[in-house]
Amino acid sequence: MIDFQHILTSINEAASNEKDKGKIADYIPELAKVNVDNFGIHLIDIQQNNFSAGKSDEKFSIQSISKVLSLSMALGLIGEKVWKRVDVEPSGDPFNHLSLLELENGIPRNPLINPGAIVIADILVSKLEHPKEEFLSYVQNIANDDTIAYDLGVAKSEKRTGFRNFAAANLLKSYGNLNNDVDIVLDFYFHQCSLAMNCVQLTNTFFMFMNNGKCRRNNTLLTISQVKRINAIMLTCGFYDEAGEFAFEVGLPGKSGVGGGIVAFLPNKFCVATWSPGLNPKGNSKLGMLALEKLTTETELSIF
Ligand SMILES: NC(=O)CC[C@H](N)C(=O)O
Repeated sequence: MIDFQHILTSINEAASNEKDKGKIADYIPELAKVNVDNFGIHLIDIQQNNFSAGKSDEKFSIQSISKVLSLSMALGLIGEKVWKRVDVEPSGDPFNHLSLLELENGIPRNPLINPGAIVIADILVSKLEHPKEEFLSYVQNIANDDTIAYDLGVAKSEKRTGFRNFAAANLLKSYGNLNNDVDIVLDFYFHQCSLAMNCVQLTNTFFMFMNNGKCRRNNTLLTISQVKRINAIMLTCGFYDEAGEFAFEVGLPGKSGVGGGIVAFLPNKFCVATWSPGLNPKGNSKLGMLALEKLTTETELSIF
């Protein structure tokens, strides 16, 4: 029997002793206010046993992690038609890169980089009557937690400085791959990214990707085929141009965000979330990646 609690406690200790904790994302001014010393980790196993260390109950901005949830909702609404507007290949480029979009005629490489997520946001804005409210309820329902909310300060802050996202949305529009107004789609996208959760809530939300589409209450929210597709995209595209490195070091599907969160899971075994706001040069949490590498190395549990 693996002693998860012992491993998480030692990961937390190692993180607090680490001198170089990475650099906080400051292109969204509101994110720059967070203390770089924060570290939290939480793991839930398939039997719903919970293990925690550090600040696992402190909320942070999940940012790009939300892209998995908007993709799930869009797949539920329009099914395989999603893939007409966004591809499923790793980009090998930073999350906010634009040149590929131009080279590939406005079809984003995948739904987990910004241009892809903006297309997904456009789908949700088209299909939902009250997109922000309905997306939030969708997430609350998955997690079985109606305390999950948008951080309106973060959404507003990103709206003021999200110049590259405005550029991406305009480029998509010029290629005919954005049906709604740029401002309306980005307002939705910035709110979606501002979702605040702690590590416990993140593992509760991503439990269904680990558990064949069934959430913690055992309700089926995704089909087996949808889970296969989404998990494959997390493995190949979940860490921008560091997806290969994450698979190599950690060996789990997962997703990161510039708020410093990472969620990853071993299907049918466990789901784990880390939070450490300092990022490495590729925009992934520096200590979060180290923590997960330690977890899968010490437990000898990975998809490989
Ligand atoms: N990688 C991220 O977490 C990026 C999300 C952020 N909201 C952005 O669009 O730039």
